[in-house]
Amino acid sequence: MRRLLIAAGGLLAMCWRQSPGKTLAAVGLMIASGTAMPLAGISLRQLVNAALDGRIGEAVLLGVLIAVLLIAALTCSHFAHIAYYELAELNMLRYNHQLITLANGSSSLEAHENPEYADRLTVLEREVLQTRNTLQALLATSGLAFGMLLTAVMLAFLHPVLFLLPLLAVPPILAGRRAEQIVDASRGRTAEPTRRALNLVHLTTASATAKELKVFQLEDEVRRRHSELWDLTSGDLWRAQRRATLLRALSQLVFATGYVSAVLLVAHGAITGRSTVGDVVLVVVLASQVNSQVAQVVALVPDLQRLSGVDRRLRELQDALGRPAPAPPPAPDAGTAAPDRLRSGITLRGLSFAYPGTEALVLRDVDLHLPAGATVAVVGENGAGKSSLVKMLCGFYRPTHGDILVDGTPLRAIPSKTWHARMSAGFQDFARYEFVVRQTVGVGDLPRESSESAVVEALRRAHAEDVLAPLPDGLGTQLGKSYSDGAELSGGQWQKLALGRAFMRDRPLLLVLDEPTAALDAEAEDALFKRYITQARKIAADGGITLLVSHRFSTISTADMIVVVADGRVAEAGDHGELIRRGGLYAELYALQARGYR
Ligand SMILES: Nc1ncnc2c1ncn2[C@@H]1O[C@H](COP(=O)(O)OP(=O)(O)OP(=O)(O)O)[C@@H](O)[C@H]1O
Repeated sequence: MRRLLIAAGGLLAMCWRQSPGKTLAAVGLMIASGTAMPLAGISLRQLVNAALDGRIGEAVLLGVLIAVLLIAALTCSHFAHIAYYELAELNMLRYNHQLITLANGSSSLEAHENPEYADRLTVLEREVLQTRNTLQALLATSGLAFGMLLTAVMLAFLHPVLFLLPLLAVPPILAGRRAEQIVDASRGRTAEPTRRALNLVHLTTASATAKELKVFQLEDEVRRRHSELWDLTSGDLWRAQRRATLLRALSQLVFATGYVSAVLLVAHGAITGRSTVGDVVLVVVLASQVNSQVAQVVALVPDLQRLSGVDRRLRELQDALGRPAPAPPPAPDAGTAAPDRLRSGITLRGLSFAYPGTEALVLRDVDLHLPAGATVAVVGENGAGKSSLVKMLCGFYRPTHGDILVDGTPLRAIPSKTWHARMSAGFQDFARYEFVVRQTVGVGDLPRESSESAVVEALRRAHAEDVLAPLPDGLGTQLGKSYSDGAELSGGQWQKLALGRAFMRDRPLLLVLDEPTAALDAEAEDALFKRYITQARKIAADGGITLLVSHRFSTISTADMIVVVADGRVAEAGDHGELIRRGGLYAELYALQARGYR
């Protein structure tokens, strides 16, 4: 209950911030709508008594009053609807904004790579879509609460014991809440299989995966797995719904018994002369109103519960994101600015790392100095730890042990946002921003997002000018399948635009290119790397380091420094000549690939 009140208070405060006038109008009209019916009941009692006493004029006036009250009961909620509909739309936008902020609110990748977090986001995304109804439910409940209070006072006036009648409304409300908790728990339990089932649906609808599904003849298998997951989900939900319905029905039975007893009590009073006929009419009307008020509140409980569910999940996610990653305490000088230019370079000192929630170290005792101005290539077999190393250098995770020093300053002392503003990156799993081309590339340096010359220069550096040529509106072409006129690009073209984004910033201290050429052909990769080197030399003037992760040894042999990662450790580091002369792992792998190309 406390949680519901907090969530309701939060929602009303949100409405008030959107528009105090509309909030007042909506609340006022809903209260008028909730109290009009009990007032009509009281007027009906007076009318019956007046008519039976022969006071015809009074009875006619009361008839008019009843008509007005009935019209108010019918129309007030309609006018309230106009006011709160707009508020609900604005609230929706705000919830979505909060969701976006939550999904992107942390500089760390921990939450994104955590399946439990993904499950909670899935439930939230689904529930936020229904929060339009929650405002209506909250306002309707407020109106009903006033109506029920008035009804209770009137019933107590007829016979003190009847004051208890609205109390019989409590079991259905409690049962309604419990029933919704049962269903909510089932939704939580089935979030993971639901997400997996939706992923399977996505697999079958995405054109990229459709090709594989056909070639590997996976369609039936995907259907089978989808049905399996769906059976699991719907079975659990169905059982929860059945228990919830039973609880609701039993609680309604308790109320029905009370209603019949109340009418019999007042009817007996009228027969024995203690009550009037108007009283009997009033108890019939009021008691049936209590029934309908309770039924309405019970019907509104799921929406109210959803409101508190959304509020709770948003808070939990906020807490989860606000919790610092398990790491050594921040250095006393936390908040240090990134250096304007690198003089010495970036040093990894005794660095070990295990992903949060896991024990296994994926990087172990890494001691490495990346000299300022160097082009550094990182090579190694699948799963060696290259991408993990990149994530550490990007500041997405903190080392479990050891440190990363940027010109001697611990990276953890530099706020992530400050560090991210001074680096740039192109990843293998790059984002496909479905904007116009200028923005898709330009967001790599937001202040220069709309600068055509900056975007053209970035595309040139990325050797991606050819992507523009076939596009109907050049830089102004809308990209993506979400738009009817959106141009769809090939995987390699999207990757070239992602590379263009990486080259937008002029003076990054660190430019990370994590397998950025995976989707490109060998010729494009070769030409690209030559440009990387030119670009790297420019960055080098400011001491900037270019770090390139690649599997293709031909691409990286001209790098100033090659780091070979094996099983989470740095197996070797040096330039191509040195490493070949040493005859170690690099020489072995290089010879292996060179034979493959021959
Ligand atoms: N988010 C994660 N949570 C837990 N373990 C992870 C996570 N990401 C990677 N790992 C593990 O860390 C180890 C190193 O993975 P990493 O992605 O760094 O290797 P890699 O050298 O980049 O591999 P590849 O060449 O295949 O991209 C692997 O054992 C992998 O399973």
